[in-house]
Amino acid sequence: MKIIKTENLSVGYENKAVVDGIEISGLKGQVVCLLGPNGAGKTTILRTLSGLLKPVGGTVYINDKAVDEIKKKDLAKQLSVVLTERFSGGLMTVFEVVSMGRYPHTGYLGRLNETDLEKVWEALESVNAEKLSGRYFEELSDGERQKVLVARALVQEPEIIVLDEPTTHLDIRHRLELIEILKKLSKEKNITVILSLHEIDMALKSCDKVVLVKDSKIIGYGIPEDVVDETIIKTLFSIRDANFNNLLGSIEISNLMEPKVFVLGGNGYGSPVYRLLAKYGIGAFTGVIHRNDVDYEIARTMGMGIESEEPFVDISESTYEKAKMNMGKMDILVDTGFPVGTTNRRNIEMVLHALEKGKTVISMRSKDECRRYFGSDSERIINCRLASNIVEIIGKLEKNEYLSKEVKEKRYC
Ligand SMILES: Nc1ncnc2c1ncn2[C@@H]1O[C@H](COP(=O)(O)OP(=O)(O)OP(=O)(O)O)[C@@H](O)[C@H]1O
Repeated sequence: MKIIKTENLSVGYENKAVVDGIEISGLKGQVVCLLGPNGAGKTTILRTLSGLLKPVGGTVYINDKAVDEIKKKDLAKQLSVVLTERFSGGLMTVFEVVSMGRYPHTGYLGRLNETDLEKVWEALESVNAEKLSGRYFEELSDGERQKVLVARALVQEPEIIVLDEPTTHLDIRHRLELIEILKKLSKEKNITVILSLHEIDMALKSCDKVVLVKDSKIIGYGIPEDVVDETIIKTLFSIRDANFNNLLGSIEISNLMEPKVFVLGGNGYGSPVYRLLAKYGIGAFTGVIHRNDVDYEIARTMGMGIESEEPFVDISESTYEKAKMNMGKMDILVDTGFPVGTTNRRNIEMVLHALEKGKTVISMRSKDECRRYFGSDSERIINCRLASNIVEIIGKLEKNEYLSKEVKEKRYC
């Protein structure tokens, strides 16, 4: 059953629409998340859904009744709101703040009976905040406050909870905890949660439905796995320099600079190096990467040049030749220390080929491992255990600074 739905809803201020044509709904127990850039209108939509703002046009229905026809006290029993405006708890304790949420059941001056008190404890327990009950609300951290405000919303025993950017100011542990709490409430208590978030990955991984708000309209709506791809996320946030990887849920900084370094990656060993080089503005090309490798996904998202191979098969002669040709255009090769197996053995040959061609080879393997793979040629390799040193070495090479054997061994091994 659609517990909340909108019909041709238009939201805004003083009769001027900020977003229009809104047709969304929430079923019992669903988590619905609004995503969009700053100023897109997420708060305005949430306030209108909550009956705090009159629609500019159209209607919000809660349990098939138009919100503006529902009496305030009845609405408070169906829907509670946690907004971003800072709630001032004065000199109230956490228990008193949460108790305030019982007002639709007791009246503002009503006394709490035993059932009400039980509900307050239950709400505090649901958000793992029983221990905070005696503390002053104003003394709490942002993460603790947010949980208490969710408990206050919960004690209303609503069917719907609306939250505007509830994870703002929270560290990663508290973000995850809050999202877990909201998901648990939706599944165990059948509450419909409607919220806005700025963390795209969190929204995609934890919400049942997303509403993508941009340029005064809803540009995408539905189950995240069906609706969201890299193109729509880029459109939504007008991302140019950074790219979003839908599979990994990660934001990557583009590296579109002229490649100077050939990176031998694989099995995720290339990715930290790709990111490092992008951060310091050093163009890079990578290969040979199997197309089911995480390094392939990251390099592709960063817009880097890649020589790649079909998943699970040995690197073919023709792919290897193309990679060699690309490597030949660069002065430096970085061996990231990727695990060597039967299918990617040719990447080891690439190191020897680079040395043969007089390229500078930086390897992240230990000296022993280099000796094992490259024999006496390993003497000509600069060993470097820390990724961060790669940038320093490249900088020195570019300035034609001589790297003495002593310096190399002391600094980079
Ligand atoms: N009280 C108001 N009166 C007039 N315009 C307002 C009011 N509040 C917000 N706006 C405008 O409405 C538009 C949408 O704002 P809203 O706060 O809903 O966006 P948002 O998507 O929640 O943004 P953010 O992610 O930055 O919180 C903005 O252009 C904003 O300036």
